[in-house]
Amino acid sequence: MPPITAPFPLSRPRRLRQSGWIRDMVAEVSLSPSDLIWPIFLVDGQDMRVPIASMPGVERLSVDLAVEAAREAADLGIPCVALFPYTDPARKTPGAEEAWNPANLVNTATRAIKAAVPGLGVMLDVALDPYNSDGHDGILRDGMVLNDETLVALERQALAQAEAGADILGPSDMMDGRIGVIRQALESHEFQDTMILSYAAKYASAYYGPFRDAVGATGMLKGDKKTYQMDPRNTDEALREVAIDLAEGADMVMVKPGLAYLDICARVKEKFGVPTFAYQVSGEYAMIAAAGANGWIDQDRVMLESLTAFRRAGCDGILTYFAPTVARMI
Ligand SMILES: NCC(=O)CCC(=O)O
Ligand SMILES: [Mg+2]
Repeated sequence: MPPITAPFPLSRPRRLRQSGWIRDMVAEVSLSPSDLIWPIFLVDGQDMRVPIASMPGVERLSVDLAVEAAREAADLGIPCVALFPYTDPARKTPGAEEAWNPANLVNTATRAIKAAVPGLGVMLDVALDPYNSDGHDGILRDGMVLNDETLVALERQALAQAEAGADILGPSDMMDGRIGVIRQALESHEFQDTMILSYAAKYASAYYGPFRDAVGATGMLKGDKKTYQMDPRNTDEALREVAIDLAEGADMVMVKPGLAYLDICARVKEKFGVPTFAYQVSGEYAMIAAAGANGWIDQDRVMLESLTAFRRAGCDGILTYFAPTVARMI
């Protein structure tokens, strides 16, 4: 039912737009630093900052500098960082064993950040793609990404990450059954408080291009990810995926990519009423940054507008590479 309004001229919607204070007072949503998760890319070494060509303004950081970034996040009121590794190609294998190395980049950085900034949340992705010489999120055999064999690897990876002190695990692989396997493993290893933010509705998207560049997976990927990530034509399927992940023990869910999937965000939030996040992915970042750098759009305003749109669609929070920039601004 539409809201009841008097006819013109009794009703003049413009009255409530006439100046900043009243616009602020009647605004339906707000954006605050506490709504943001900051994804940070890691690289081996000391005092290393490596720019990512397709993501201007984003750098891969060595662990010592990632700790500095974590301090900055806490100072800015950003509650959580998400860590992603650039894995040396020499350490990538078809079995992705580096994923559960207790001393891999993300686990090392998690320990360092939790020691230095204990009040900041750390989220780690559970998926094999940064460690897999085939570039896939699962184990590849004869051209097929194997579901149940991958679950065994994901369980190992998740336990190593929980052991390192990760607060939130983000299974981003889209294998069937992974949330249940991971939740059970956490329960039986005294990690009952480790949270799961499931990449529940993750689409097979071309918007991930620059991310693959950032984690060094660009040349590696054999084929595409359409046999496990979702088809962009589907909505009802996203609701089924979310329902399954919640039933298997996810605490929070994510829709990914972001802006092109706001309808999914809105339907998920409305139907399930659970903490719902969107990932404003690397391609979305790159488009805004590139057009901004060319002077074709006002980058700051588009950034704020796009993030506000996620809040309007019902998202409780957003993973965004703009997190520190926007937190400084608002
Ligand atoms: N699992 C994390 C991602 O795939 C990120 C994608 C992106 O930023 O493009
Ligand atoms: Mg699923």
